[in-house]
Order: sequence, then structure tokens, then C-alpha cells
Amino acid sequence: MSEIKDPLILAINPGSTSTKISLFKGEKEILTENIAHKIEELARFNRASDQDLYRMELIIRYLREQKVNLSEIAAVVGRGGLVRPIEGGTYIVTEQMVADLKKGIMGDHPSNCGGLIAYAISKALGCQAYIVDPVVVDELQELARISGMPLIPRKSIFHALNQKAVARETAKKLGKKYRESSIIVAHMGGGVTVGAHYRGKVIDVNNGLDGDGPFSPERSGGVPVGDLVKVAFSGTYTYQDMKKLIKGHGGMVAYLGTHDLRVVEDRIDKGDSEAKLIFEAMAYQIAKEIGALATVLFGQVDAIALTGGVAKSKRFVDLIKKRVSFIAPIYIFPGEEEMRALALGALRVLNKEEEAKVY
Ligand SMILES: Nc1ncnc2c1ncn2[C@@H]1O[C@H](COP(=O)(O)OP(=O)(O)OP(=O)(O)O)[C@@H](O)[C@H]1O
Ligand SMILES: CCCC(=O)O
Repeated sequence: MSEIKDPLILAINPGSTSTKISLFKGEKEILTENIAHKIEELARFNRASDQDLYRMELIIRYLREQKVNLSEIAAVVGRGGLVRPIEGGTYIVTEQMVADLKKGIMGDHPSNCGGLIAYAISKALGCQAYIVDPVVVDELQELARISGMPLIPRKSIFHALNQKAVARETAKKLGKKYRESSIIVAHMGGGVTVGAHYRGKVIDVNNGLDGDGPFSPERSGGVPVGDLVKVAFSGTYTYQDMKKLIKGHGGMVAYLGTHDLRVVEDRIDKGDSEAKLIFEAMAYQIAKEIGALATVLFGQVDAIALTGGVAKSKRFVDLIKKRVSFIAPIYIFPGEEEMRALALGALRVLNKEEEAKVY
């Protein structure tokens, strides 16, 4: 492919209730939209991975309404999905990957549609399709795979796209290369994942989709396993109920009935002591996880980065800072920059700064 200066890149990020799309001209975002989906519309599909064509039609309609010349798009990049575990990087979407995403070989997740839509649009336009740092990026060191129960090895499923982008930014602030740094990143959104980034690889991280690590606004995180087994076999709950207690209806929302941290802060300000306790406990667990990962890095930590929607709360960030600032300098990246991370991943390949990996 010949190099184009500032190529036009379409980035697609399908979430559980919306599909975010952005157009980048080189590094510059020139258009962005969050296409909200009606719950009834999504409910027509048994699996999130079956929503690809439905979401794609809405994307194309929106781009046409905005009078985007589709033939100028040089690459389409989607948030990747539950493909088989792979190391981080930018991957060409191949037929094998499409088959795995469609089948959901590692599970069903809205981001499975990212690679599927990117592939379909790229075929129609005659350009390349990529995914970047999917949630199943697996760079765990062997030690970190051992759980204590041979039946259940630890898995690497986390906010790889935002964590890697934030770790790269942090390294830049330190004047270092990502592949020469030791950084702990805590992504704090609806789910929380905390990763140890050592020389460009995430060598240990909690599984954000499966009851591991700190609790979060809507996930339980790790709970005492003996008691979990008792509850599961009590006859009161179905398998689906148990899954919901771990993800969706677990963590802060289970205690306080809301997954919105702003509502919780408001309740604290009005004197709600239960809200204060749970708010502080969530910060405590995340700080404890950061401390644990400092031992993974033998205490040689260049920086700690806090990111995700929860990092917008100064009160929450201050609680974590109090406990972990003795470890390393702390950098805050409120919210997430997944669209930029997707576009930059594709751009690094188009600019030949990095080679695209093949699945
Ligand atoms: N300005 C803010 N102040 C405090 N909390 C906030 C603010 N903005 C968002 N949050 C909280 O951040 C959490 C959601 O974060 P975010 O939007 O990053 O998650 P998500 O994208 O839904 O999930 P994930 O990041 O796990 O994929 C919610 O608890 C929300 O209330
Ligand atoms: C943990 C992986 C991303 C998500 O929370 O959906």
C-alpha cells in the first residue's frame, strides 16, 4: 500500500448500549458520534455478535448523512473483541478472525462486532481492516497464570486498549519508551482492571469480566470463594443470576443501588454513611491491588496511572493517592481515549512505524 499523508481512518467502538464512531485525518479527529441503540432494537438479537449488520447500517447511514466521501477512507479499525488470546498490537482482520468473532470462541461481547463491522466495510471499500489491543490481549508471565486451582488458570481479559494507550502516554511524560518502562495502570470504569506493564507487556492483570481483582461500580471483583460456592448451590439462584451478581449487578450497585459514582458522591455530601463506606472500600481495594502489583514489579515502578470515568472524581482519586503515592509518581487520565487509541494503532501501521500482526 502506498503511504498517504494524513490518511482518513474510520474507528468503530461498539459498546453495550451504543456504537461510537470517529473519523481521523492522521492524528486529528474530524468527526465523532455516539450512535445510541434502543434497548428493544438490541433485544431482537440473541447474541451481541449478531448485531454487526444492524450496527453497520446505522454507521453507513450516519456517514452518508454527514456527506463523508467513503472512498477516501484508507482503513477501518474496530475495537476487537473476544478473539483467542493474543499479544498486544494492531492486527489485520482476517477471515479466521471474523469466524472466531462470529462464533464467539472466547465468549459474546459487544466489541466482537468491532472487527466484524470493520471487515465488512473494508471489503466494500477495498481498504484494510484492523483491530487494536483487544480485551483478550494476553502477555501474562507464566507465574501470573497460576490461580491455586489447576482447573481454573488465571486469564488476561482487561481494558487493554485504554490501558496500553495510557501507559504509552505515561511513558512519554516520563521521557521514556513504553517498552523500557515499568508502569501500573488502573482503568476504573464500570469495570476495574489494574495491570502491571513491564517493558511493553502486561505481565499481570485482573480479569475484568470474571470476578477477579477489586470490586467496581457494577462488578463484584474477587469474593471469598467458599461462600460463593455455598450461595451458588443454595438453590436460590440460577446460573444466570450468579453471573449477574458478579458482573452487571455486583460491586457498588449491589450495595447502593446505583452504578453512578456522581450519585454516590452526592449521597455522601448529604451524610449517607453507607455510601461513604462503599465509596471508600472501592478506593481501598483498588489501592491494595496497585500495591500488590508493585511487588510484581519488585518495587521498581516508574509511575502509576489512573484512568477511566471514575478517575474524573477528585475525591476518589485522592483516596487512592493517599495510599499509593509512596510507590511512584501518579498520573491521572480522566475518562478514556479509546477512539484515538484505535485510530493511532491503525496510523502506526499505515505510517509503517509498526508492522501489522496477523492473527
Ligand atoms: N465526572 C464524573 N465524576 C465522578 N464519576 C464519574 C464521572 N463521570 C463518570 N463517572 C463514573 O465512572 C463510571 C463509568 O466509567 P466509564 O464511563 O469509563 O465506564 P464504561 O465505559 O461504562 O465501562 P468500562 O470503562 O468498564 O468499559 C461510573 O461509575 C460513572 O458514574
Ligand atoms: C474488562 C474488559 C472490558 C469490559 O469491561 O467490557
